[in-house]
Amino acid sequence: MSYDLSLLGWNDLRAAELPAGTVPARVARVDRGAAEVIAADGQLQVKYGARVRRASAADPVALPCVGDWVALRLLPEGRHELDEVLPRTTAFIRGGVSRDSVGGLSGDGQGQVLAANVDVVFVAEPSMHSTDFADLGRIERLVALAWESGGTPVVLVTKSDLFEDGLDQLLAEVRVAAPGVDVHAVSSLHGDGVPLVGSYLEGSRTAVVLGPSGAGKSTLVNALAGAEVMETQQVRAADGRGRHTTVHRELIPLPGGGLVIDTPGIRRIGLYDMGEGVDRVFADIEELAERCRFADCGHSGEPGCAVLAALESGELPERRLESWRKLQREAVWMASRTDARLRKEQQNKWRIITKEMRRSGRSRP
Ligand SMILES: Nc1nc2c(ncn2[C@@H]2O[C@H](COP(=O)(O)OP(=O)(O)OP(=O)(O)O)[C@@H](O)[C@H]2O)c(=O)[nH]1
Ligand SMILES: [Zn+2]
Repeated sequence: MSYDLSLLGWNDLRAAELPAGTVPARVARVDRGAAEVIAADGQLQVKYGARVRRASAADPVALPCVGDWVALRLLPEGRHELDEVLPRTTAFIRGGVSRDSVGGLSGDGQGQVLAANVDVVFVAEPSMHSTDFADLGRIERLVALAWESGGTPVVLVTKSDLFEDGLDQLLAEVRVAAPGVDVHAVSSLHGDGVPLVGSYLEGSRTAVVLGPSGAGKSTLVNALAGAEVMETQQVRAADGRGRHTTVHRELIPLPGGGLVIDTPGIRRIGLYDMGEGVDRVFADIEELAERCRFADCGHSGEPGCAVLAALESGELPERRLESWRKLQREAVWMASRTDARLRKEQQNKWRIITKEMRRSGRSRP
């Protein structure tokens, strides 16, 4: 059984990070002290080597997680072990607020990586949720979380078939809530917008779907896969002879190309891991704030406040200002809980991304 790893997202940038004498693999699932990985030779259950054990004892964010690219080393007795986690381009890190830990993650008050190397973050918000309309505040939070991960958010207003009139109006409001982010209406039931969603995964990109329970995440993934993939996913063998095999359902290859990561941790991802992402979601308010007379303006009645002026003129919806205030408070609270190690991992992540961007820029003709 052989796999074409490029279908799982392996590329030259990652290959350049691979230590000599090791083979690459992608983590499909983690268990205590071991991971299920997909290597060119097939699926393997591999134990963590000493280096990984040492690093993760010092800092749990060093633990392998679903989506990670890792280096396997062949031991003399013929087994492979997981020798190193390759630098992550993106990561969803939970800051340790987890009394009810899920997916094998322990809530020990330290950072945990829920998924790594996710390129596209679909934020699914139903156009109607029982009797409520789409929740713009929730979209803002999840978009902030997406930016924070390093991935690219795309907002999907799901169950668009529930809307007869006013869908365009709703999409316009969502676009204001998520500036600079693509926004699409999707109906998995009718198939509307599903191929468009799939097109974001071209080039073997990896996605997650965030959103509240009942947003239609599973239905969308099944629609993308065109079948019962949630149970049996198939990756065509590299030899092109069409041999298929099952990949664990936490890392789901889609027949049209690309992958979706779906784990309990990602499904339940909270709305507390935010920081710099907030600034991007509220770029319009940040811009207004720069025009306030006082640099430390609190936008609560100070003279020359551009934010309140925009509120007055109707340019800035009041709901949006309230959302921003709320998220700012939470981000500050979260930052106070985030320990120095986590911050270091974040810095490291951005350093890696910057490095890769520089490198890919240089290699362009
Ligand atoms: N009308 C309509 N209903 C949909 C659509 N997509 C999903 N549903 C229904 O919405 C309900 C929830 O869909 P799921 O796909 O299970 O939602 P989920 O986001 O995966 O929910 P959790 O598993 O709880 O996180 C199901 O009854 C679906 O049949 C859609 O496009 N239109
Ligand atoms: Zn102000």
